[in-house]
Amino acid sequence: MLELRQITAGYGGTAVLRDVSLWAPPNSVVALLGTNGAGKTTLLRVASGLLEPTVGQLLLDGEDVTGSQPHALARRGVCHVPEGRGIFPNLSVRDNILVQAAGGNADEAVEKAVSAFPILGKKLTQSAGSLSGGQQQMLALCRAYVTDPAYVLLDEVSMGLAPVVVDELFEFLGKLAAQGATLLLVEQYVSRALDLADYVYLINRGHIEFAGEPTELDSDSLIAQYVGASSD
Ligand SMILES: Nc1ncnc2c1ncn2[C@@H]1O[C@H](COP(=O)(O)OP(=O)(O)OP(=O)(O)O)[C@@H](O)[C@H]1O
Repeated sequence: MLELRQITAGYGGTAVLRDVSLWAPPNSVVALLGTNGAGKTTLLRVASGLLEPTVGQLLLDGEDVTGSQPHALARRGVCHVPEGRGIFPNLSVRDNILVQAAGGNADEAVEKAVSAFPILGKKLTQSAGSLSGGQQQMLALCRAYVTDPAYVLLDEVSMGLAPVVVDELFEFLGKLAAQGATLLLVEQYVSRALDLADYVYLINRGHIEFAGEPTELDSDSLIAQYVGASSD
């Protein structure tokens, strides 16, 4: 279980999140939806240790890990796939996978990545920067696969991609969830996120305004009010 307990966090003395609590139970998919600037990315940064909260606690399997460094949380199974992909454009696809595998078995990591996204197998020696946007996102998502993390934090992985690519990415996320990973998903494609989610949180101006199961949402009006984004 990953838990944020009454978190206040922000930048340079300005609070972006105020008294935010969120639970991501084992083997669940949690969707976090909200308007631009609501604090979704900030919440993921707190959950992966990139941003220390000024108030509140981050708990992992019941243990208080507030203030732990991102690499320490990564070792404990927290994998953050940031907005903007976080790959190394000048390294080859293969080397990007090896960096993601971080000391694990190299051949096995490449094999796993290629089994998830076969197209990457044809591009292993190319620089990551020469891939299409969708392929770069696939490469970024390999991190959530090759290291077998317990918790995967996903920040708008479908941003700017063609619907057919988004389908493929969501299929991958479904498989990841089926294998037992817990997903915390920030996503602009509301209905796709809700299809996958066990729980949904709506965040508005740094406050959680709804937490529950997707079926409890009065979807269209509520989503339009809080998200106002594409509902594909
Ligand atoms: N590094 C930073 N320094 C200062 N302010 C920041 C920083 N990052 C984000 N903010 C501010 O914090 C607020 C919340 O931003 P955040 O990126 O968490 O929102 P979001 O819900 O992810 O929005 P978006 O959908 O636009 O990515 C915004 O007002 C933003 O301007």
